[in-house]
Formats: sequence, C-alpha cells, structure tokens
Amino acid sequence: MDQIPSTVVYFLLISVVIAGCTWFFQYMSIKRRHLQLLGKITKVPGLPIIGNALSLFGTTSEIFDLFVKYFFEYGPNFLLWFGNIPVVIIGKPEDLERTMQSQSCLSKGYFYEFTKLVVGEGLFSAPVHKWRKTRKIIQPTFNSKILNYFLPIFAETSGIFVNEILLRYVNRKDIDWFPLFSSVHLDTISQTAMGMNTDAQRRKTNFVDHLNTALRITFFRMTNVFLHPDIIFKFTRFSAEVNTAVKFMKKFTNERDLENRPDDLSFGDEPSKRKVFLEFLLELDHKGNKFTDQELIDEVMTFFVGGTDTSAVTSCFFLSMMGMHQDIQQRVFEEILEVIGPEKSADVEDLTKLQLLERCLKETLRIFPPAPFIAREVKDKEVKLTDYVLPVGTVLLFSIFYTHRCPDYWENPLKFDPDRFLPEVFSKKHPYSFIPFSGGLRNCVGIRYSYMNLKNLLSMILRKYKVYCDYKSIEEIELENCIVVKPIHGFKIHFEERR
Ligand code: HEM
Repeated sequence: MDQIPSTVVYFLLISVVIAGCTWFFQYMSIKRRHLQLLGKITKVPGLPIIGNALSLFGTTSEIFDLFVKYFFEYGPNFLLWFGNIPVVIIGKPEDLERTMQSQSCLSKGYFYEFTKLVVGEGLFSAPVHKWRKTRKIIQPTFNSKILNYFLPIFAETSGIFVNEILLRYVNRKDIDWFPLFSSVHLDTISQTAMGMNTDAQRRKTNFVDHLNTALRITFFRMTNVFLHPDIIFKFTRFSAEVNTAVKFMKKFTNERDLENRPDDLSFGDEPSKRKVFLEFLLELDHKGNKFTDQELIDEVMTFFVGGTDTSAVTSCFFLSMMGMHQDIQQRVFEEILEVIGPEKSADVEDLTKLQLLERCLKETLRIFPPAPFIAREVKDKEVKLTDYVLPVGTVLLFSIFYTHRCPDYWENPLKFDPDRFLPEVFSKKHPYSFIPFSGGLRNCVGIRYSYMNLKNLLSMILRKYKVYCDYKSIEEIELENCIVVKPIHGFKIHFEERR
C-alpha cells in the first residue's frame, strides 16, 4: 500500500487542532456568557460540579417540600445547577409573562424527554417544529361548537358517577376518592376523544393505576440525575414498571379505531350526531393534514394523560374546599338550584350562569394548581426579563404553585376567597398571577373543555349531596407532587345525600 504523504498527515492534524480550538473557544465563550448573565440571579448554594443535583434526591413529598422552601427563601426567581445545566426558577408574574409569551421559550427541553416514554411526541412533549404544525390543527377542535356536542357525554358520565358510584359510597369515610374521580374523567375523555366506552367507573380497569405508576416514575426520573441516562435507567426495576404501564395504556388506546379510518367524514350540524376528537382529527387528515397512526395514538394518549388526573385532583380539591367552607357550599347549592333546578341536565347557557361555582373552581385552582411546576428551555435567542437576561440553553422552571400562594401577589393566600375572581377585583391583578393552565403560546388546549366538564360534574354532585371535609384548614393539607399535586394523606371528604 502506498504511504500517505506526510503533508496530508500534517494538514489533517492541523485541521483537527484548529477545529478543536474553535470548538473550545466557542464553548468557553458560551460558558463565560452563561456565568456572566446567570451570575446576576440569586443562586441556591450547591456542591462543585454536581451543583444542586444531590439535594433533589428524595421522595416526591421531600422534593416538593424542598422546592417550596427554596421558593420562599430565594424567590420569586432563583438559580439552581443540575450538574452543568442551569435551571432558573421563575415565579414573578411579569417574568412569567415574558418567558411564556416568548418564541424562544417554546421548547419543553431536557426534562420532558422522559415523558416521551408515556405520551410519545404528542402535543405535550412535541419538539417545537412539530408542535407548531400539530397545535394549529388541534386548537380548532376545542372550539365551542365541538365542545357543545360533548355536553351530553359530560352529562352521561357524570350521571353514572352521581347516581351509581357516589350513591354506593355515600356516608362512607374510608373511601379513597381520587381513583373514583380519575375513572369518571377517564370515561369522559375516552368517550370525547375516541368515542370509546371504557366504562371505567363500573368495571375496574387498571388504566388509572397504570397511569399513576407511569407519572410517578416519570417524575421520579426527572428529579433524579442518576436515572437520566437510558443505559442506567433500563437496568432498574422502574424501567420494567413504566414499560408495563405504558404497554397497557397503549393497548387501551388501541389501533382498533385507527385501523378503521372512515372514508368520508363531514361536519354534521345535527347535535344528535355525536362526534369525537379522533373523528375531527381524521377529518382534518382527509383535508390534507396527514397524521400517521402513531401520531394519532400519541395525541389521544396525551389527552388521556393530560386530562384525567388534572381533572380528578381539581374535582377532589374543589369538594374539599366546599366541605371545609359550609357557608360557601350552601350559596353554591342555591345558585345551582336557581340556575339549573333540581332535576334537569345543564345546558351551555346554564353552565355560563354558574358564576359563584366558577369562582370557587378558580380559587381551588389557585390554591391547588394541579401542575405546580412546568419547564421550558431557552432556545435560539436570549430572553430579557425585568432584571436580567437569560442565556440560550437555560432550563426554565415556572413555579405556578409559588406564584399562586405568594403573599406579594395574593393577600392572605391561604384563605379560600372566591371573590378574588369577581371581574372587578381580578381585573386589577397581573394576568400571570393566575396560571393553572399555564399561559402564553404553549398553554393548555383543554381549558374550556375542563371548565365545562368540571362545572357540569360538580354542579350535579352538589345538587344531590352535601360534602364534608375532615381537614380543618388548608395549612393542614400536606402535599406531594407526582407531576400532579396531591395530598399525602388523601382527600378526607365524605358525602351525605340531600333530602
Ligand atoms: C383542570 C384540568 C387541567 C389542568 C389544570 C391542566 C393544566 C395544563 C398545564 C399547566 C399545561 C402545560 C404543561 C406544560 O407546559 O408542561 C397543560 C398542557 C396541556 N393540556 Fe392541560 N390541563 C387540564 C386539563 C386538560 C384536558 C381535559 C385536556 C384534554 C382533553 C388537556 C390537554 C392538554 C394538552 C394537549 C397540553 C399540551 C399543550 C401544548 O403543549 O400545546 N388538559 N395543561
């Protein structure tokens, strides 16, 4: 074999050295810029190299408590280091608005990679280029015309809950209500998303248990740096558990419906012709926006995961607040009787008129936001906040929980006071001081769906039952975060039938 001429070897060597130096100087200049910009933010003390990663090692309730402690010690905004990843926690409404509205902060970033095991690349975890396309298609399917079609489904699934499930357990104090509420919301979502009658309330399906396992492990992995590399995670028992849970859930959202894509779907105006999200998506598909089967499964899984537990904890916290504040419960009950009456199903207009109930729901979502922290990553361009600039590559953690409970933004924050949401009072607040559904460009698509569904279910419950809560104050309710926030010792509510 001919020898390679030495000039070529020198040339290659010099090229490698130049490329290496260029990379190193670029890296150092980014690092310098990072340190220069992030140096202005209050920093939680940590260890060299690993930063604050170790202090986040613990149970879900320990991590939650630690975060809450940090917020009140270092907030509203502060900096943590996860190894060499800078994480800026944002709780100031003005800065939440700037970041949530910024085109540079649309990426969910590093931590959401772990959720892809559960929801694939559905809207929730999709990379920005895919998200833009999908959101444009999905957003219109949550319009009021389509939501009005769903009202009979809301009434049907809520009816089963009120007339069968609650009746079965009335006066019982030993019931864990959370899975029962998850089941009613699972039934509602599976019917509105896929037209599939899961009948989870009557038949025990394991979907709710698997969903909770998947969420618990995903959150644990997010906060545990040692479990981040796939190569380590795969060899833990968590990997096997989460895989079993996801396999079950995917089977549940089975290809059955997707395989039978109808040839012709047209928007019918008759309310009697029920349609479901999947049909609306398939219809768009027919209009040239192609979804693959996998993409459709991911979107439907996203609705299940995004809508079931969030709605279940909101229902339970709302009823806890009603149980704790009997005088307010009485006023809400009177409003329901006046607007809907004792028997009939609510129509859209009725639901709009339930103003006190809606304010109580908002006050519940303020004190107990189901998603207490959500994350983003600064991409492409630096972002200017009120007091400093965030460099590209910074991970952002929006602390909805802290903002909702901070006395700087909400006077006497642990007092349940629905009048905070009277239009004349709320209009004086910064709009980003109340963001249970996130805010800005990448907020929750299910806001109107949720208010409609929850108002319907909760009005049907309170019309027939009086609810009590064994917690005497909000301070008494210790919380943990498993992606959604829950009380460590359960919801201590019980019901009595109204005569
Ligand atoms: C009380 C009920 C609910 C609450 C509090 C809630 C809250 C949220 C929050 C905070 C986010 C942002 C998550 C993040 O950025 O990491 C979100 C996103 C999302 N939610 Fe909800 N949600 C609720 C119900 C629902 C329902 C019923 C559905 C569907 C039927 C739904 C579908 C979604 C989807 C698809 C996203 C991702 C949006 C995107 O990235 O464009 N949510 N939700």
